[in-house]
Amino acid sequence: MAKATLSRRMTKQGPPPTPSDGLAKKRKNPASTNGAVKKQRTDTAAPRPNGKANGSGPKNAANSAGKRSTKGDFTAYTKTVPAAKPKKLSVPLEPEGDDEEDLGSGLDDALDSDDDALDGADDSDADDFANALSASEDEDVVASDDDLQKGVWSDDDSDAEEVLNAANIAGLSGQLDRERAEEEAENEAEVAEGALQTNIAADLDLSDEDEDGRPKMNLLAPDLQLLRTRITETVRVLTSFKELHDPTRSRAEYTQALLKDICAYYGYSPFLAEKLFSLFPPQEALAFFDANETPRPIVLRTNTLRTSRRELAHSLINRGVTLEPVGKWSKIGLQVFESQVPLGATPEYLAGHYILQAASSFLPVMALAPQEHERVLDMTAAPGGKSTHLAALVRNTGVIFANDSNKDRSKGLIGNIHRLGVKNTIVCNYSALEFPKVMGGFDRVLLDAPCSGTGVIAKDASVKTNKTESDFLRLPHLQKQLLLAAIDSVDHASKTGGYIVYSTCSVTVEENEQVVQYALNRRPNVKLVETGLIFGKEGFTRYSTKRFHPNMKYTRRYYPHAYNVDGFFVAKLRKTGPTPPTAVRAQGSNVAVASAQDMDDEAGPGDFGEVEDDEEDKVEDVFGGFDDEEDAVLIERALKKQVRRKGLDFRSTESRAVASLTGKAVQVKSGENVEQEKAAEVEAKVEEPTEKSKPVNGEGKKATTKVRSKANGAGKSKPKPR
Ligand SMILES: C[S@@+](CC[C@H](N)C(=O)[O-])C[C@H]1O[C@@H](n2cnc3c(N)ncnc32)[C@H](O)[C@@H]1O
Repeated sequence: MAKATLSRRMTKQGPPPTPSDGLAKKRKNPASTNGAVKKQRTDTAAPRPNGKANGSGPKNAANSAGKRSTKGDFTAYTKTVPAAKPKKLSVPLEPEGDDEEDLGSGLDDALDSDDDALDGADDSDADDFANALSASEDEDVVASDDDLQKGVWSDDDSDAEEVLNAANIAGLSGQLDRERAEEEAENEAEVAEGALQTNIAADLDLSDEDEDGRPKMNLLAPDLQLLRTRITETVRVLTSFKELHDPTRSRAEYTQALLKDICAYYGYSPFLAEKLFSLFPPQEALAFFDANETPRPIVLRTNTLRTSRRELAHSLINRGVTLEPVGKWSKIGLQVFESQVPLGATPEYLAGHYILQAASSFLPVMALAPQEHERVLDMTAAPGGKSTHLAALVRNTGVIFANDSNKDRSKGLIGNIHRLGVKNTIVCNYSALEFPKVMGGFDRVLLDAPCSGTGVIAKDASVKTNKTESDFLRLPHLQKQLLLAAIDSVDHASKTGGYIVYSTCSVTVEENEQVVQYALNRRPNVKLVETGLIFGKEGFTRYSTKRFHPNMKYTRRYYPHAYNVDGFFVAKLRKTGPTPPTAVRAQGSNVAVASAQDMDDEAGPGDFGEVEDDEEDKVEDVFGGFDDEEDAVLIERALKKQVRRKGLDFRSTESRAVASLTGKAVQVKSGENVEQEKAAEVEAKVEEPTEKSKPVNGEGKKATTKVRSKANGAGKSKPKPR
């Protein structure tokens, strides 16, 4: 179990290294590292959901732990600190000073790319990328092998040694031989057992019922090994279906059987298993489910407002932290392999030299690429991982508005802002839906939206079972509204910017491509642009029956199995024209209208966010014409459709529907009719229409439209930087 965990934690984050990366790597002779020992990392077989490595029993896992990996990529910066209680070590430790000197020279090479962070050089993300490929972060590394040490010098072993003398040495040595032979025999038996089970699985029986007609999967204690074998076998059949399938069984039957097994093995609800499975070819889906069983590496983001990555690495190494640069794509991330100290309580942490942040959380900020002296809005900012990153990138210049609707989470945001020495940020506490009314004209806006968290199942396994169909209607609805608000808050005429980045830590299409497509449909004054991120899979332009804008390929998808990072989605939009006059109203005062429009777009599972291929050009060219009357007709038609779908008589509700269309009476209460149900999370009450740029203070807040978000998950999520 520990081994599987170790492997993922240790595997490099980001794109897999190219062969030239490995060749370019220089390595120190372990003997010349003055006591530093080589850190070993091994690949493992697919993990069990309970954390055990598959295909190998605990013994095998333990055995493999003792073998040296020959993989050059897996080395870590380390400094072996003397343990509190002296232990016998396979390599003697030198005094700290010597180590430091040696490690220092290694790190100088490895970390020199981030020196720019504090001195004059432009450390914008564009620059990040340009330099990333030439940076020699992984050179001259010093490695350790604690696993090996532990295996050899366990406490138990030292007890045995104390009674070792000339008289009993032969006897003890014989006993050791016998023990080793027994262990080998056990291992062989285990391997044989595995093979036996594989043979059983070869006669794969996919029927739902056993001979007595009882449902098969209602096993009280499912045999995980058997399930795993069967899953692997079914995936194999699905992958080469023509050649391998049983002619009496259809692909759908195989898929259904596989999904059942996946639910039993990994513990997903059938609903979510199917949703996630449908994102990938079967083999890749399996890799995704496996990757969700192991934690991602611990990562620190260097706070370049206070220090450089090189200095931080030196300080932490001196405290006994084993780390290395997160990957060539970032100049500020450090991946931690091992630590003798709690990373959330080191003097460096308390002094704000770093923040603990998942690697994929760097990506939206890098994509937004804020420039110095700009006005930037982080719409959903708590607890501030990305806001403080934004502040560091602009070197505390310009103004960042860090907003979050959740007061409690905002406390964490304020704490991080102070700790990290951020001085250009104003914290506010609005529903982001209000923002275009509170204040507009931003150069750039980041919307790191509340989401279902299907990208972070490794962190929060409850997602496997607690997400229902309604979550995947409710959340996308909120996300769409938020994205429109983000777009409407940006100044299209910004000299340096005019960009919006939308991100989630979810991998579902409903929360990502469909949300972006919705925004493209509703706001022809934006277009998708390249994120500038050097890795990540292209967003879907087609999914099931849905067709998205061809530029959806510019969006980026991140998966744990592909890059060993949290699942994430990043889209970057550029605003090309002014916000249409009706748009801001649609965000707040005319919520019922907006909801009705959304409903039309979300009419059913099949046509949710769909765009016909031939409509795509129209979507891009249509900007310039916002015809309220035409919209009103369309909206009325949509409302009628909705009411009819509910089985109600439109005439009896007509006056209300028409009123809501014309914006005369926009009081939405949940549960009364279809559009009201859909708008349930956004209850709006209109007061005075306000100008765009009200100061962000108590007064400004009072004077603006009150929009309460009930469905933002506020208070539920842990206030931890993503
Ligand atoms: C994914 S988290 C943001 C994480 C943050 N960007 C970071 O990097 O630390 C989503 C945040 O959205 C906030 N939120 C949800 N609905 C909101 C709304 N309508 N307006 C503003 N914030 C909202 C939640 O309180 C939550 O803190």
